[in-house]
This record gives sequence, structure tokens and C-alpha cells, in this order.
Amino acid sequence: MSTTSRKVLTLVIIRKGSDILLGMKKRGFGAGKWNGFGGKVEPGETILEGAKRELQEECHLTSDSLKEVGLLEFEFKNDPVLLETHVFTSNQFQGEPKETEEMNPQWFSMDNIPYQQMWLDDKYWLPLLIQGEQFKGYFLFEGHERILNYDLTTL
Ligand SMILES: Nc1ncnc2c1[nH]c(=O)n2[C@H]1C[C@H](O)[C@@H](COP(=O)(O)OP(=O)(O)OP(=O)(O)O)O1
Repeated sequence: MSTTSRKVLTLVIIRKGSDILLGMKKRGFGAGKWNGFGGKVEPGETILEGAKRELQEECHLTSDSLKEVGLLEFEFKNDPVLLETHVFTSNQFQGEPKETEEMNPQWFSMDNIPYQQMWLDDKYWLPLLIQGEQFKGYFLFEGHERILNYDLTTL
């Protein structure tokens, strides 16, 4: 099936020293997985504004220094919607992470990232983000637990 529409999403990975902040998604798409914070960009906001808003809404942190480091496209077999996901990171933020209705935030050591409970693609690109690389990728899923093919390049 060919793509007929695109959804623009954000994904924010906050770093602090040798730790990264992930949230356990409590409901909706990707529930039960650890992930960065983010979601759909709303009409009238820029992608960066959407990333900042989702970070605030999902774990109560603010950051004025989010940097876009990755662009990931996700497709699901037999689903015409392509998810265009803009990945941001920062090690500067204000506030303390707080649980919300959507996410339960937790710091993880970069040596102990819970890849087994994350989206399967994360193990390919998250190490690049941690190393300070910029990247672009495409992942074709069958269901949520199988990658049929992918392409990932550093920029
Ligand atoms: N495959 C994969 N790996 C890593 N991260 C993601 C994916 N697919 C994804 O969708 N994501 C990320 C991108 C976004 O940050 C979230 C999904 O956002 P979602 O919860 O659908 O968007 P919201 O706007 O918060 O949704 P509602 O408000 O409608 O609940 O996962």
C-alpha cells in the first residue's frame, strides 16, 4: 500500500550528565513502552513549538534549547499513514520531571537503556543521538513488534 498521508510528530530526549530521561507511555499509541516525550504537531504551531509543548505536557519540563538532531519516518505495512518524526535533544532544561496522565518519567543511565521495552527502532538510532550524531532514517514495521526493513544514515 502506498503512503497517502503524513503525520508530523516530535520526540524529545532530555539528557543530564550520563543519564537520559524516558517516560513510560501510559495510554494510547505505544502504551507500555519507554519512549522520549512528544506527539503530534498541532495546527498553527511550529515543529519546535510542538516539541516544547509536548515536553511540558507529558513530564512538566521546559527547555528553550532543544536542538533537532534526527528525522525518522515510520510506516506500518497496510497503513497508508507515514509518521514523520522530528527528534530533538537537550541537556538544558528547567523543572523536575513529574508523572502525568500520559507518561511516567524516569532517568536511565546511558549504559542501561531499557531497549527491550522500547520501540524496536530505538536501538538503532538512540546510540547515534547519545554520541552526538545527526541522523535520518526510515523504518517499515509489520505490527508494532517487527521491523521488515530500515535505512539509517548519519548526516
Ligand atoms: N517507532 C517509534 N519509535 C520511537 N518513537 C516513536 C515511534 N513511533 C512513534 O509514534 N514514536 C513517537 C513519536 C511521538 O513522540 C509518540 C507518539 O505520539 P502520540 O502519543 O501518538 O501523540 P499525541 O499527540 O501525544 O497523542 P494524543 O494526544 O492523541 O494521545 O511516539
